[in-house]
Amino acid sequence: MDSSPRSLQPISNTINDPLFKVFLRLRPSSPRFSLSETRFLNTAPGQSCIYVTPPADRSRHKATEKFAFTRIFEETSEQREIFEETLLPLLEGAVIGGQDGTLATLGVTGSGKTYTILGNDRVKGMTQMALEVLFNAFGHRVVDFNKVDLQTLDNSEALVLDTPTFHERMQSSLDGYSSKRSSFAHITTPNIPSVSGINIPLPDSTSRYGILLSMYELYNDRIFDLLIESSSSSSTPKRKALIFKKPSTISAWDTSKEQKKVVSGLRKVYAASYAEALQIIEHGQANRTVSTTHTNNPSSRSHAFLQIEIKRFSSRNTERGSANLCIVDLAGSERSRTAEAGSINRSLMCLGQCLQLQNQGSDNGKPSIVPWRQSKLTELLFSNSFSGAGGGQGACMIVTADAMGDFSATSQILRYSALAREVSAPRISRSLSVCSSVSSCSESAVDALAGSVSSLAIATDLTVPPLSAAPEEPSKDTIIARLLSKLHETESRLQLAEERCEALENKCLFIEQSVREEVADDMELRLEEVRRSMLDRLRVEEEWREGYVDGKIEIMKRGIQVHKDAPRSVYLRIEELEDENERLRRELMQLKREAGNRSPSKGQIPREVREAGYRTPSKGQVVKGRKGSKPLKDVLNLEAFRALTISGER
Ligand SMILES: Nc1ncnc2c1ncn2[C@@H]1O[C@H](COP(=O)(O)OP(=O)(O)OP(=O)(O)O)[C@@H](O)[C@H]1O
Repeated sequence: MDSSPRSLQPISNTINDPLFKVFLRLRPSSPRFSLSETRFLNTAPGQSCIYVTPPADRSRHKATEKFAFTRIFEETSEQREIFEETLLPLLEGAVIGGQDGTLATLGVTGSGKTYTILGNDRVKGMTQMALEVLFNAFGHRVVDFNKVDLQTLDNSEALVLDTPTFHERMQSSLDGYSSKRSSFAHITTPNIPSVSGINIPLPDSTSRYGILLSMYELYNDRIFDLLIESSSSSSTPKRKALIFKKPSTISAWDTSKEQKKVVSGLRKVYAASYAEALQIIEHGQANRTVSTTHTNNPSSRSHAFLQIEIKRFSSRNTERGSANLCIVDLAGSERSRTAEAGSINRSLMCLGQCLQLQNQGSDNGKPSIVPWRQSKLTELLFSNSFSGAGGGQGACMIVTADAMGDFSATSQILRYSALAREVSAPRISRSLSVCSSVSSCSESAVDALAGSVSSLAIATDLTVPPLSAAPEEPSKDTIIARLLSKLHETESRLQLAEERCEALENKCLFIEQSVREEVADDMELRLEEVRRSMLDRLRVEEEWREGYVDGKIEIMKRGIQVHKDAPRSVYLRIEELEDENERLRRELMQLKREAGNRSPSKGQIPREVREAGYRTPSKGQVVKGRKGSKPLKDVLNLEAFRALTISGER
């Protein structure tokens, strides 16, 4: 989740000069999209306002409302008329004045947003018309991008490609999404009538122009590049979300203090011709997240942004300036409880709050505080239009609606997008109208009515003064009128509370979804960490085991070698030595036996020993001489000496 601090940012505006010009476009009703039995949107000739009349089954609770817009395009309006009124002035501001601009479509699912922006196989959308007009205006003064030093181009945080390189990269993925492409094949269809007769005068006679296109979508509050390889196959890796941030470098001609934020890491493709531009857009559109809603298939389930960057170059191909046109196809709101719909509704609700605030003058005359940083959608939309280099010339919102579509969803969108709103005389519910039509209404009926209004007021925190507190006794009609107006007020509050409740539910769904995603991501990360550490341990253990086994084998090998390689001479020598050893042992035993037999006893000590002063030892004693006797070995020969000492030792 985005953790950047959200702040309230004042944007100068007044009710007469709104940030967004808001146009209403009614689409022709068709049985496929009609959810209401009767038409609930009606225009008055020559007026730029629309009346919303609740269908019969809901009229008990709702009043007729009147909404004002910059202009209303009725069902019969053509794409070109809408283009000339909305996008063309923005194009002129960009080419002539170097100003940024935004055009967005807003509406219930199936109300005609994508049709307005991209048309169909018979008519062009705003996008194709804008590109055609631009390329017609530039003519032969379209810059050759091969001669432009891309390094000096003001495209911080972006990856700039030319169309052939882009196609080369995309070629590998073309097969993967050919089925998706076919839904948008009309974008590049050549035989759709062109917009002739519109000419934007270029400001000088020497400048050259280049057009860079980029496309991204905001899906579940995350930004994804659409000019990437197809995402249709099941083996496609996870898409990388991009960040909306301040660029690290400041463009040379940006004199504003507040540098405009950019979507970092976006692919920007240089289109040398109208045909190339359409191919790029078709590719991006095929990558957009779509699915089926209860009224539309395919339905856009993300907010799609197309950025047309108009770059101005000197005759020596040095960049001189840049203006950014942003065409936004917002996802349609829908009454669904899926997390995806929750996320869409939540972002649209934030947009609605901002639009409402832009149209409300503040009490103290200061500009309204528009909380446009509270959601990513409003931040992208508002900062694209009103801050940064070149300033902004404003923005257009085309609200699309079906006069026989979903009443609740449509009236909700009109309520927050309209420039002004007026509630006409309240509709009186059947039970009350019976009461008010009876002039001789009884006291008890009035009391009952007062009671029901009071209880409603308590439920919705509305204060109703007690009837008896009035200084003068009002007439029954006055009381009834007053009570009815209170009742109406209470009903409006109830309706508001219901809407808020629904918005909160959507918010909860969105939070739940975000938390789930975060937890899942975290879990995935942890599992991956555990898996890696287990693998590392296994590897270490395996290495250790291998070393251990190798060592063992080495030792065994060595043992086997000694055994195997010992020369025969060694065995013979061992045998010889063992024989020698045995012989000596036997000899020793023999000698010992002999010496034992000749154990010295009285009279057996040789004479010379006795003469030398030695006395006869008792059995088992050593022959000992007197003091000063010659050593025995000097007296006896060796053999006699040995026999004597050995027997003496025993
Ligand atoms: N003014 C119109 N004239 C003719 N056909 C229209 C008009 N508006 C919409 N349609 C048709 O209605 C269908 C639904 O329109 P589209 O896809 O533009 O709705 P959407 O508002 O973009 O819906 P979602 O939000 O679900 O994407 C399409 O087949 C489109 O061609």
